[in-house]
Amino acid sequence: MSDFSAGEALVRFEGTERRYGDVIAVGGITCEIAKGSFVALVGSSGSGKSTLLKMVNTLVEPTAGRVLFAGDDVTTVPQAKLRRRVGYVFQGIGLFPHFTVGENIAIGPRLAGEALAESRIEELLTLVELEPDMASRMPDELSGGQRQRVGVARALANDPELLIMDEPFGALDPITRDALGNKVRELHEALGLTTIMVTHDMAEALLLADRVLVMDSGALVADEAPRALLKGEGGDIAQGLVAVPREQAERLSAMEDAPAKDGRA
Ligand SMILES: Nc1ncnc2c1ncn2[C@@H]1O[C@H](COP(=O)(O)OP(=O)(O)OP(=O)(O)O)[C@@H](O)[C@H]1O
Repeated sequence: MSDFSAGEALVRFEGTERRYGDVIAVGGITCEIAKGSFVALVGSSGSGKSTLLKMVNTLVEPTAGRVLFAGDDVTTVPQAKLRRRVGYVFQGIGLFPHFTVGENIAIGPRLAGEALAESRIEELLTLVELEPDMASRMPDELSGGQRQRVGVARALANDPELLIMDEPFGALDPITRDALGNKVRELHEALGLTTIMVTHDMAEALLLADRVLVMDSGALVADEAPRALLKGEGGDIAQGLVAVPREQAERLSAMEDAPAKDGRA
């Protein structure tokens, strides 16, 4: 595995484990997420990605080991403080349907007893490239891509240090998905964030992240930079995931070179 130990850790998993009865969703994982890094968490369905992510913001508590955020065990950090410092983009879209876009964006601060200024809501909408006047619309008046932009704006409302995203673009068409992925990477840089993104899509992980963690049956089986994965590092499971987009690219490239099947160019 590559050495990502350089740099100050913002998150540290220490023998972090989560069981559900006999099921080991996450088995004793130890690793550090450096401040400023963009980490993708990939693996097949049921490998434990969401569970690991949710232990960072205490939606799930470890059954053994712990998770440190900025040096503190997350289960001992006051909830309101943790919510402020960790922005969460839900799996799917997860907007409250009966709240306006603006109210959805302001929900985090509101739960902490703070009102978010109109100007801040507009600023957040602009940040994710939506029109400020969208604040008064209802979520069902937006496209899927626009809704997910609102989801990102909501996660950024408290000016967090860490952005955690659970398969944020899964429900989107490939073009919207690509644009939003690039936007999140741009915001990651511009706002000096540390980002952990769960994704099923290895191509997305390779293109957006600095580091790719691969999970299988609750274990961390690879921890590599995208370039190392593309060079064949990381072991069989990681390489099985890399093979999918690679073979697709090769097939597309072969189609370009082959004569058209119906004789047309
Ligand atoms: N609340 C729960 N109760 C019981 N078992 C659970 C619970 N949450 C997760 N699990 C189990 O833990 C394992 C890991 O689930 P998890 O959702 O973390 O996987 P994942 O890699 O995120 O999957 P997906 O990619 O499909 O979202 C699975 O076997 C799942 O059935």
